[in-house]
Amino acid sequence: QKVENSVTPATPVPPLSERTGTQGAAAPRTYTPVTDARLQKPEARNWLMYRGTYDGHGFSPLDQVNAGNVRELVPVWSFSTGVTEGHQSPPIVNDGVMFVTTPQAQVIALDAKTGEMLWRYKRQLPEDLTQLHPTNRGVALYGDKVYVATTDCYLVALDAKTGKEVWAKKVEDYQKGHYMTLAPLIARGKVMVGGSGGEYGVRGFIAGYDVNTGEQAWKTFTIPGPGEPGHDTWKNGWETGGGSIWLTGQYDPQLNLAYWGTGNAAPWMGDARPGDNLHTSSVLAINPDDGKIRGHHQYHWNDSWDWDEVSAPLLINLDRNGRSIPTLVHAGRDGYLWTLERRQDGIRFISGVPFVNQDVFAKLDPETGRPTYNEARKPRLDNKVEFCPSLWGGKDWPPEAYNPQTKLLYIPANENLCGALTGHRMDYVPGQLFLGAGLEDIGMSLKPGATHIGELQAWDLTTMKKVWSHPFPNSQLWGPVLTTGGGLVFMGGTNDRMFRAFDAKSGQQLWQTKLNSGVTAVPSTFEVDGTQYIAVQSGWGVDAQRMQDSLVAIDPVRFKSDVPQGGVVWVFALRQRAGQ
Ligand SMILES: O=C(O)c1cc(C(=O)O)c2c(n1)C(=O)C(=O)c1cc(C(=O)O)[nH]c1-2
Ligand SMILES: [Ca+2]
Repeated sequence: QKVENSVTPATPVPPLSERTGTQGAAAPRTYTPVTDARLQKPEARNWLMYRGTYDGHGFSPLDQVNAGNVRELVPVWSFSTGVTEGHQSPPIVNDGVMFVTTPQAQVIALDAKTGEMLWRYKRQLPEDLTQLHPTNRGVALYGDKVYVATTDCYLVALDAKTGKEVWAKKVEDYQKGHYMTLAPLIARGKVMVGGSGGEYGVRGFIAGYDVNTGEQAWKTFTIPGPGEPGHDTWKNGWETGGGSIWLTGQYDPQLNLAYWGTGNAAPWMGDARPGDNLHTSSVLAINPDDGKIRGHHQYHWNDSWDWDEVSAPLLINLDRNGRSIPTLVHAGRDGYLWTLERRQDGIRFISGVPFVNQDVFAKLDPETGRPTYNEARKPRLDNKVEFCPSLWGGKDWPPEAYNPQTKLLYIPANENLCGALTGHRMDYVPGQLFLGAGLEDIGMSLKPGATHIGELQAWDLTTMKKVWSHPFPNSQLWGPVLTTGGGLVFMGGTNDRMFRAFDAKSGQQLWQTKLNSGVTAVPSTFEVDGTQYIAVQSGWGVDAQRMQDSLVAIDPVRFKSDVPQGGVVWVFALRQRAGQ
């Protein structure tokens, strides 16, 4: 099916639902161009990229809203997106202009102070497109353009002032199971994206495009082909081995390396594809200039649990034995908190400790971090195998945050959940699910006596100890975390539709408010005309919803919440500043 990409301002205008186009394009207004220098050192008042800064901390130094006054936080404006399913993108803000995305990769530009809509870009999607993960995680900004990665696997550049499409480049073929959900990463003139499709047996990749022209500069497969280092970790199946990329990478400007996490191996049963299967469930160091892989670390080999390790590690400089070490810190879907050293010449293992109940790893090699498995807990063909944590892991995609003032890492974890998979042989058919395990056989169970599932954890990375945690007795936790210079941690993610603030030092809950829908989106904060705002989208869906269905099947009384859907952008400020 042909996709109509041009914007035709013809009259009468067909309903937007029937075409690709831009609605309500506001008269051109001032817009501050985004430069490399600004991306490397964003002003405190702005939130210019997915996690705010290249190091992925999810931290803002703004402190007008703080632990002493957060109880005075009230909604200033809200905006209904008119879309259901999983709203996950952060409100990205550049000098008073806010950009959010919705499922189906709509892009909405709003006046960040007043909530007035400036424009909305909507893409007509092919009718035969199925969406296993109906979501989109946000835009990237550069120059006077806004970039979005679409569900039908195009990279689209829009004019930031008008929302008009400047170019759209086909990244991959959606009919072969490729789709995109991540926010692009921009560094040194390249806009980088990866593709989803680990459950369809794609061969994962990252591709870099020229920010101005949209020409593809390079494409790097996460799974090495014949002759490339690591290819010998596959006996068969490398062409359909997964290792997709569906979360934004982090970037170290000093080393000029971007760090990307990679997804599960495909199909799910490891004994269907013997070998370590590089680079699935790994982190890759990639040079944005040429796309070359300069280092890798595989968290767990021969993945058999559907444990994507796509969350890109946070870049944190840690004091260890009186020495400052540049590290990568990653709370894994495999339930381990990993610390690695980032170097010009590669990635070195430092430590790995479980942050949830994990019964799969018997031990880690102290030098390399390579786990030895408890074989009874490794799913395989023609068997039902139980393991903890469940296939959704100790933490799925919602990003953790690091506060350089408290020096604590905040992890939105799921504890006490186990799962089971029943493996079977299957043939690869392009564009069809390639799991090798029946979706109906995904068993979920609660550890006997479990007092809670969701758990916001705070870790001291110097001692590698959990210093506080906040449990959620009746809910899972799918809440991306924001932390601020006001000594606060903001997070939603529970099935009671709450959005909450915690004291970053003590973990004490200081504020909460019930929204229209559950919150699985990345929160952000920004300042306009001297007022600090906290912003987040509500809009429950995707796997938070699927986990909810599984929990209700386990215990309909305890987990009875029916979480309504529907996307809304919420913006909060202190009561005394709300009218300004
Ligand atoms: O392997 C993949 O390509 C892929 C893609 C995505 C996605 O694009 O959102 C998810 C997953 N896997 C996945 O395993 C998973 O648990 C998941 C949860 C969600 C979500 O939005 O809640 N997406 C995805
Ligand atoms: Ca996956």
